[in-house]
Amino acid sequence: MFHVEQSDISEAQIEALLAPYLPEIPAGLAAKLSQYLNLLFKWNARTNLTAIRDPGQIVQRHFGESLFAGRHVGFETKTLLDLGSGAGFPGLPIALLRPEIAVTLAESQNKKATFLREAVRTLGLQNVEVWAERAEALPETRQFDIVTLRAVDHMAAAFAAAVPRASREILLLAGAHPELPADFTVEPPVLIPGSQSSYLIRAMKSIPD
Ligand SMILES: C[S@@+](CC[C@H](N)C(=O)[O-])C[C@H]1O[C@@H](n2cnc3c(N)ncnc32)[C@H](O)[C@@H]1O
Repeated sequence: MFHVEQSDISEAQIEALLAPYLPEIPAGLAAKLSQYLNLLFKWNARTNLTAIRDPGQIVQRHFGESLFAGRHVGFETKTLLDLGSGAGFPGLPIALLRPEIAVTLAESQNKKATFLREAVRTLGLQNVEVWAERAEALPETRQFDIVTLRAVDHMAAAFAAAVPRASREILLLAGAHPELPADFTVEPPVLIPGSQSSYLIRAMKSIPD
């Protein structure tokens, strides 16, 4: 565990902390995550983006869990909606890991959406769109291969909002999954590294013949 007060955590430390979540870190990813961490620290000083203050914990809990989810995103995935993205988890680390995926971050709180836009600009991400309203307000025609959900309040309501948007899968980071519509099946949950009770849960939509 690193006990530092600033975000002056090295890229080598970031890589070491991420090893349980993503054993092979692509070149350049730690540098981008370091930029992201610095921005989170700067903004967290004046607005509450994350309750976690320790940089090592941010790397493990926020970046690590998001990248662990990213490892389970299928290679055929072209579009992904992160519903209730907050400070960008898991959508932004997934967008850094998989730049070929068009990622939409839906976040209805204005200050968090403003942070997300700034993060996208700072990180030079061309593949990310910020939707600064409720996900339910997206045009009805907008569908995504995968919808991710993590730590969203009122999970059942968020899940209900995710269902009509997901053309292939809903990927949850949670303790359990809400009741599923009949056309979804759940793969065996995978315990998230370092957690006793949080799982990565993939709810797959049946594709009609
Ligand atoms: C507790 S935060 C968690 C954020 C992030 N997913 C994480 O894991 O750190 C939940 C966020 O979801 C947002 N939210 C909840 N329901 C939403 C919806 N239907 N559309 C857009 N944003 C939503 C809230 O504004 C809040 O910022």
